[in-house]
Amino acid sequence: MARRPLPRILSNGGAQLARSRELARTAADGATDVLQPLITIARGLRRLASAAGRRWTETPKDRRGALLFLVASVVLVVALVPYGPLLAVVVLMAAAAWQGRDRTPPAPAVPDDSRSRRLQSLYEALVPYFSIAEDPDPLYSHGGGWEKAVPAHEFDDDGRVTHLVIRYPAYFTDGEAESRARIEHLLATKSGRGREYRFTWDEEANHLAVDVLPALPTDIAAQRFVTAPGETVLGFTDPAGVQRTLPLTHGAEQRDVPPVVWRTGVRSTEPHLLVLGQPGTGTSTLLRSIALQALHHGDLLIVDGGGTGEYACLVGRDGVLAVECGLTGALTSLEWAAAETERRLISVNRARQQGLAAPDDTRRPLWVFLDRPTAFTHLAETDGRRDPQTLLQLPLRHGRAANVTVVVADQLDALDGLTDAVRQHTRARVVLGPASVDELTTALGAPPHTTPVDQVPPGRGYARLGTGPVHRLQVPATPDPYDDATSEAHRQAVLDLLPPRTTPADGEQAPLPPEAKAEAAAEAAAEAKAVSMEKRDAPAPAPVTAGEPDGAATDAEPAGPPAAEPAPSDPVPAKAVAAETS
Ligand SMILES: Nc1ncnc2c1ncn2[C@@H]1O[C@H](COP(=O)(O)OP(=O)(O)OP(=O)(O)O)[C@@H](O)[C@H]1O
Repeated sequence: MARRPLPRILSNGGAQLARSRELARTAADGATDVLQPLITIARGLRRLASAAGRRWTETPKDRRGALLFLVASVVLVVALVPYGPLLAVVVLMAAAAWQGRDRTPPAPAVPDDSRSRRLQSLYEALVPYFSIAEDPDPLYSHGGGWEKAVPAHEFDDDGRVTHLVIRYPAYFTDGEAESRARIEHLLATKSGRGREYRFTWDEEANHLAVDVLPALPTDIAAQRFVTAPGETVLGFTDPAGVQRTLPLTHGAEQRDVPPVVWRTGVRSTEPHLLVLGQPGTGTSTLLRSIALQALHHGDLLIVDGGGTGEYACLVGRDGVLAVECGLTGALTSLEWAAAETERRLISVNRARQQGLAAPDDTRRPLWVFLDRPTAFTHLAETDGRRDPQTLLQLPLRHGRAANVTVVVADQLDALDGLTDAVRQHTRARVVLGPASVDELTTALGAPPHTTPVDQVPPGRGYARLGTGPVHRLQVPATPDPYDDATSEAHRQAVLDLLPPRTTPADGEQAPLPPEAKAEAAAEAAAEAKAVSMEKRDAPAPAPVTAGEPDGAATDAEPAGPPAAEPAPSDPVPAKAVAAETS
């Protein structure tokens, strides 16, 4: 039997059907576009009506009469007002259009399968670390699915991971630092380099949370921080790390930022600070920032081994006892600081033994800043002179009781060149700039819970106070105002914080207004008397009395210049000596 051809619709019907479907879809899309406003208004009216209905059912029965009366009055007023009904319709349509707008969230920028692929590759990478051959029901196995192992995940708009929760088997050695470090390194690499991640290990639940940390603000300029006496802001950190925030001025706006606050003085458990960093990472800037804050309540002595004049803006300022860049000046000033610490200590102990409060002349904080002391160590060695660091022993050991705070900054690789006393007594630590996990662990005494990155802005690093947690840190921009590369706003911010200059660098008296001259003359006479008194009562290394803190008797440094030392060419600043008696 001859075959009869199929009707046309059935022979090439597939193509025709597809074309008609396409046509119908285009027509429907066009109609939807044209009718979109009507659809929106209808949807809005429906939502308004259901809201009104809900309101009616929620209203208690005894109040419904009042509500009805209110609605009726509104309707009556609208009806009586000229153009009232028209206006009411316009308002109703506008409200319906607003209510009816499409509120479905926009589709994610990254398609789901690309996320899946990323998570699958992460999962595969973790298999060798989170599985053993003996496990009868492994959570991680080659070819397995990531869904059970990664119960929570978030991505940013670029499709990169921002948050992950990873489950791991109970036999994984999460208590061992090396095992953790291996996983953290792997996850940081697989989730995208160049970003900082925080890892939170929940050992009880066998969960690891991975979070990408946002960059810390680098635009905070030096300013007067709202802190109590004895508190110093080292910089700013993540909100999760600390419990308080500081109100800051940022141009015209105000904002609250979580600070890393270091407490000094008699109650401090970390009375001295060590700042380490590669060259150019902002260690001198941090010291300048601390010095500007210290000047509000105390006196300071600066010894700069870097010799680049980064503290020139502080020379002669009220409260700045000396800024020394040379070895001789450094030795003289630090000898004075050691003697002053001893004097304060003896004075405090005497008062305590008599049952009295600490004398006033021991209460004003004295700050000793040493920038790059190891530079002096080499210089002293070649000159056959004393290493200035050795003069820090007394201020470091007994500074807390005597209200003397020591801040030392040096390069990261110079840690071994610092004396034992410096390393033992500087329990507040800061590391700035790029550093490996090992370097950070050595300098801070604990590894950070985040992944250090190679590229960081100046002033970025980590801080740890005593045995506390390691915080990420960004130091406020406190540039040298005499540096040409400094922006005008930052320069002005630093200049605004500087106290008036009362003693010019050349040692001459600063010009005073006529009315202040008589007062200054009287002060000068008193100062001269103080200096002569000081010379008479020269702070001999007095034997330490019974109530002395530990080891003072053995650690006491000779206050006078060492025998091998040539007579210092720069005298101890008169103002510094006067501070002893003031
Ligand atoms: N917190 C910060 N915010 C903005 N810029 C900073 C910050 N800290 C440092 N800088 C800039 O980085 C540069 C180097 O800073 P600084 O001199 O303090 O570093 P350093 O570690 O002391 O270097 P060096 O050892 O060479 O003296 C300067 O130009 C400084 O203005």
